[in-house]
Amino acid sequence: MRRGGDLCIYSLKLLRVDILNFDNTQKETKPRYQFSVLMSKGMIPRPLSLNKTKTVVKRKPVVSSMAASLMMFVSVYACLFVFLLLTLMKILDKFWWTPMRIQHLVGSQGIKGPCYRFIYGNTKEIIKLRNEASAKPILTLSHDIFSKVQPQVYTWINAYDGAYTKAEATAYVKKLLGDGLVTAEGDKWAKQRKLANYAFHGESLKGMVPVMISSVEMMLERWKNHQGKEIDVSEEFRLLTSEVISRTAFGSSYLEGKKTFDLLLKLSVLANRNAFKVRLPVISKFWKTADEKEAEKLVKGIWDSVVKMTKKREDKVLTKEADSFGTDFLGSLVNAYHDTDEKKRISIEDSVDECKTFYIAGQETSSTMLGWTVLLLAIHTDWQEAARKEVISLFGNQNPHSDAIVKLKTMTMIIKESLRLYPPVISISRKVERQVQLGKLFLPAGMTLYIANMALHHDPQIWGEDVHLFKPERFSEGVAKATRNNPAAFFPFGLGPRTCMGSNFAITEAKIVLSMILQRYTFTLSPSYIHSPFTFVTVRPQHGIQVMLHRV
Ligand code: HEM
Repeated sequence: MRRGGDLCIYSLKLLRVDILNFDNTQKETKPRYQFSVLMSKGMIPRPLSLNKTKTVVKRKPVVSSMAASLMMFVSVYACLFVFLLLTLMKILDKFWWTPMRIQHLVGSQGIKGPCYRFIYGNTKEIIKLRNEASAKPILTLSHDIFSKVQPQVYTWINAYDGAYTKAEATAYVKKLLGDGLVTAEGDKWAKQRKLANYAFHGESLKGMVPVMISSVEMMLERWKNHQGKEIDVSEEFRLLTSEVISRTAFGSSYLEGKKTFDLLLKLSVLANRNAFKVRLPVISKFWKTADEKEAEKLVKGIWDSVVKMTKKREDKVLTKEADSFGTDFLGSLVNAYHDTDEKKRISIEDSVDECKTFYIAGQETSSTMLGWTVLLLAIHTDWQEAARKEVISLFGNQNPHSDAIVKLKTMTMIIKESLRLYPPVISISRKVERQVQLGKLFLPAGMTLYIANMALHHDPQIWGEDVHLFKPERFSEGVAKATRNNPAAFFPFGLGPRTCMGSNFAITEAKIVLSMILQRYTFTLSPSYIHSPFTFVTVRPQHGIQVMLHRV
């Protein structure tokens, strides 16, 4: 299913019109003028052919050669003029005509939003609001973070009741994720989704539990030095989730994959920095900024290290060290790359893009979810105690085992409430591929729909006046009850066919990590913690999450 189509299932309330992020790049037409046409139509004289068998009286065609030069001169300038004219038209189309048309169309249907400004759209305002928000930490430990994390969306919802902008998938995001599962479409998406499904669900996921446990043991070994002291859990969880995804998906350790992680991190810094910068079409192809040049180098570095990792796996089979490419995610990718069936085969580019996607998606989101959950439990020690009791009653002091992980009911409620208040992915966007009617709304092709799940997770009309309070009991009778049967009110992992590929993986990992911490430690929030959630790929704690560790 095309991404645009998925949205029909959402209620109108979810749909926010994003005038800024119309995307007409896919519809770009190729330049139609061609030099060869001029030639074939006789506008540029062909050179005289010299027939050696006949006696030809050669005359210097002084006048005609001057005319030819003149014609050539005029033709070149005409082409240049046409090229510049087309470029100008393209720029005007992208930065003036299409946004104004979309703004007029949606405005005439009663959807209001911030005015579109030529070239910049609303980016200047976004940058200003974001800078202001990130400069000020929240002085109390309030979970009312929506206005802090997405100040522009918050301001505009209040000002225009429903008009939005969104962070479009920029060229940098493409560089970061390639054409992997998150961004791919159509048949390619279906093929990649099947491969990943096999590697991350059912028995494969069960098989990952011991690896997750031993990675947590490694982390807890480090924590022994912090007993009775402060520890920044966000940094710890970054290392832990990197280790877990490296070992479960790629059969290597964090240290082996460190170079790839470091390069991806640098690239995400550039992606974040350039998220709201405007680049002119055509011109941006010839003139690259320092960040773009740097990003290209990073992409090359990531390519080299991922290909090296893939080759290592292939070599093991070639040197008979192993008899198959393996059953983990990397193994499935290498198998698919070597598949004799052309329909199932994937290219090396696809394989690299998938690795990049899973390195990022598998680590970043899980890490922030764990951080926010520990913060909430550090403040709400009653819930921390309830979760600990449940863990001890199920596992005692033994490591968690996969069959009982699903029985952690209190912990499930805690994780859901943490995902409601601090959803790592704060919005989902879809492009309207072709003109559609949605309820009474008429949505033009090229428009981007921005579904702000964080806005919904923090909406008092859905959750009640206590919306900003940490109350895991909301989920005691499941999501349907908590949302009063509104499936589109809570979707931290997305909805529909493009729902998160790794949700089971992430929840299993979180339950193991939290159980093993709770078995050993109680924790309270450190006085040095500064409450400042901000967006950097996911919703991150700007200054880390420092807690005080005490042995149980
Ligand atoms: C708390 C953790 C996570 C959260 C909150 C989360 C959230 C999401 C959301 C909201 C989407 C839907 C995006 C859309 O509809 O455009 C998504 C898609 C995806 N997620 Fe996650 N994710 C998490 C963990 C993971 C993990 C651990 C992995 C990999 C092991 C992963 C891999 C993916 C992939 C590959 C997609 C794209 C699926 C597709 O388009 O078919 N995610 N995730």
